[in-house]
Parts: sequence; C-alpha cells; structure tokens
Amino acid sequence: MIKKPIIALDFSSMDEVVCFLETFTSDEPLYVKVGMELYYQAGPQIIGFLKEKGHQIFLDLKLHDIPNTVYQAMKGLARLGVDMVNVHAAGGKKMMEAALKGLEDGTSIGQKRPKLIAVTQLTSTSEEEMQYGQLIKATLMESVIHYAKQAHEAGLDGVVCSAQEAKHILLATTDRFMCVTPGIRMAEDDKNDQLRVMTPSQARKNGAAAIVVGRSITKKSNPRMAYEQIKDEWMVEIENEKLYS
Ligand SMILES: O=c1ccn([C@@H]2O[C@H](COP(=O)(O)O)[C@@H](O)[C@H]2O)c(=O)[nH]1
Repeated sequence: MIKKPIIALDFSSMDEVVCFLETFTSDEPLYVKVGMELYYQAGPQIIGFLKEKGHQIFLDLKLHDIPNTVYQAMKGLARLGVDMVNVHAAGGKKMMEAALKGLEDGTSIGQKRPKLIAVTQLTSTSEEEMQYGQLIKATLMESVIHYAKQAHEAGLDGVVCSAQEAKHILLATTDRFMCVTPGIRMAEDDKNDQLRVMTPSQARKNGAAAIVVGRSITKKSNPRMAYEQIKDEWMVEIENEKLYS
C-alpha cells in the first residue's frame, strides 16, 4: 500500500513543477506522478530533478506497442530509477510480459526494479463508449477484470483502474495485487472529464492500494491544504483498518 496520495504533476514545464513544489516544505518527500504532458515537454531531466529532491516517482507513460518495442523502451526507462511505470493492458499479455522482462533486464544489480502496472479501462471511459467506441461486447466491469487477470498472469504488480472496480479485481486475482486508482475526488469537487470517480475514503474501503490525485490538488487555490485533506481522509481509513483488524 502507498500511504501518500500520488500527486499527478500535470504541468507543461519544469518551472511550473518547481513553483508547485514550493508550496510544500522542502524536506517533505512526496509520491508524484509524471505523465505524458510533463515528460514529453520537460524530458528525462525532470526525473533526475524530482529524484534529487527525494520524491518517489510513478512514470505514467502508458506504453502500448509491439512486444519488442515495449521491451526496449522499458529497458531504457528502468535506468531512470523511477519507482513505478505502466503499460496499457490492451497491448496484450505478450506485450506485458515483454515490458516486465525489459524492466528486469534494465535494472542494475543492487537497484530495485520499478513496479509495473497495467491500465485496464481509463477512468474517463464509460461502458457506452467502451461497447460502441471500442466494440468490446462485455460490461465495463468484465472488461476491467479480464485485463486485470491478464496483467496478473503476465506477472505484473498491479493495475490502474477506478476504485469502483478494486474490490472485484482483488477477488479475481490476489489481495496483494495493487489497484492504483486515479479518478479521485473529494465529495464537493468537480469531476472534470473523469467518469468513474470515488472519494479517498471510498477508494480505500473498496481496496485501492494507492490513490492518484491531480486537479483536486494542483488546481486548488491552496494545493498544500487540499493535499493534506485528501491525505487525512485516506489515512483515517487505513488507521481504522488497523483498529478493527
Ligand atoms: O485511467 C486513468 C489512467 C491515468 N489517469 C491519470 O491520472 C491523473 C488524474 O488526474 P485528475 O486531475 O485527478 O483527474 C491524470 O494525470 C491522468 O492522466 C487517469 O486519470 N485515469
């Protein structure tokens, strides 16, 4: 389980990241997510910068290509020393196995292999979009569980899913399989383009191992306060579990 909310650094430059991080105390290690927007514009230097500051990093590039290309790309990403990376489960089991092998081969001795997780169905996707846009003739839950099982069989550490699906995924795989869940909103927040959302508390009750939060922190007038509120709500559930276990 990841005890801190993972903050999605959806910014387009290093300067914006520096400015955002200034709202946090310099000695507070965070768990941050670098996605396509930031990585494609700031490049690998952003990873070095965040690591130097002591932050943990989920590099969210959602690889999806033929197995050999994904293998080679993952081999390279392993050398960046990030903590977690991902692929799209829609790329198939062979692609996921190749991604894992690439990470293993690219991780030097003494270094920890980054965790590898697979995106099931994006949290902005509806069942209608999936059935008519992607022509997948299943319910959204069935599709998510199918992808999770494939990721589990390929040896991955977990999946990206909505917290709405986490409980079912854990039942279909094992309780150690990680459900990393974006689409997290406080009850009063705007959903924006997210469709399958949950609050931090609902997410943990449903078995999420980690929550990923972007705009509900980064777009707030006081991001630091928003982060603390989300972290508190998430941690209260974790503490309650300890009390009643
Ligand atoms: O299914 C997915 C996979 C990835 N994401 C990413 O998480 C954050 C969520 O940002 P919010 O501002 O909290 O909506 C964003 O970086 C997405 O690329 C996702 O939302 N859903």
